Amino acid sequence: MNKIEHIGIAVNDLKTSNNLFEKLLGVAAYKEEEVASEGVITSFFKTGPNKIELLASTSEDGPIAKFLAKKGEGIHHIAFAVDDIIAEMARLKKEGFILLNEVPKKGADNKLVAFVHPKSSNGVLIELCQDA
Ligand SMILES: CC[C@@H](C(=O)O)C(=O)SCCNC(=O)CCNC(=O)[C@H](O)C(C)(C)COP(=O)(O)OP(=O)(O)OC[C@H]1O[C@@H](n2cnc3c(N)ncnc32)[C@H](O)[C@@H]1OP(=O)(O)O
Ligand SMILES: [Co+2]
Repeated sequence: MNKIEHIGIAVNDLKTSNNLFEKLLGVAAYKEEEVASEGVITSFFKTGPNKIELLASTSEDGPIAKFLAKKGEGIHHIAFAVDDIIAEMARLKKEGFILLNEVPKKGADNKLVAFVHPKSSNGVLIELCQDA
């Protein structure tokens, strides 16, 4: 795995949190994107070499809606950049991690993504990201 590609933060309201993170980081979001297949609308901030993804829910029973209902706003996942997502998924599966996808799926910001179940990674949801 390469660097941390982004940290995903679940928020109740994207507009409110965009304003908050703009004040916090001193930069505006560079992009908003809806990913209907995940039931989310996202915004992205760049700060130095780092990237923050804010995620609000667009569906009542999607992963972000469920997370917010159980845990409230906060860090939802850590995403790592990988060069070869298929190879990395196979490696992690062999190491005993539980993959949440059989095949990579389309993420936001021009990425192919796959997820590792938090139950198999010390309670942290891990996302793999490859440039699409
Ligand atoms: C925008 C696209 C993309 C990108 O390009 O960056 C994204 O980031 S999309 C992000 C949203 N999509 C996902 O999260 C997809 C992967 N997630 C899932 O498949 C599910 O959310 C899940 C992790 C399998 C959990 O689903 P489910 O089992 O249906 O939910 P429960 O609410 O019943 O939770 C079970 C269990 O897991 C704990 N949990 C859930 N989410 C997280 C999390 N993000 N981090 C840590 N733990 C999490 C939850 O608390 C439950 O624990 P227990 O209560 O102890 O059983
Ligand atoms: Co993400």
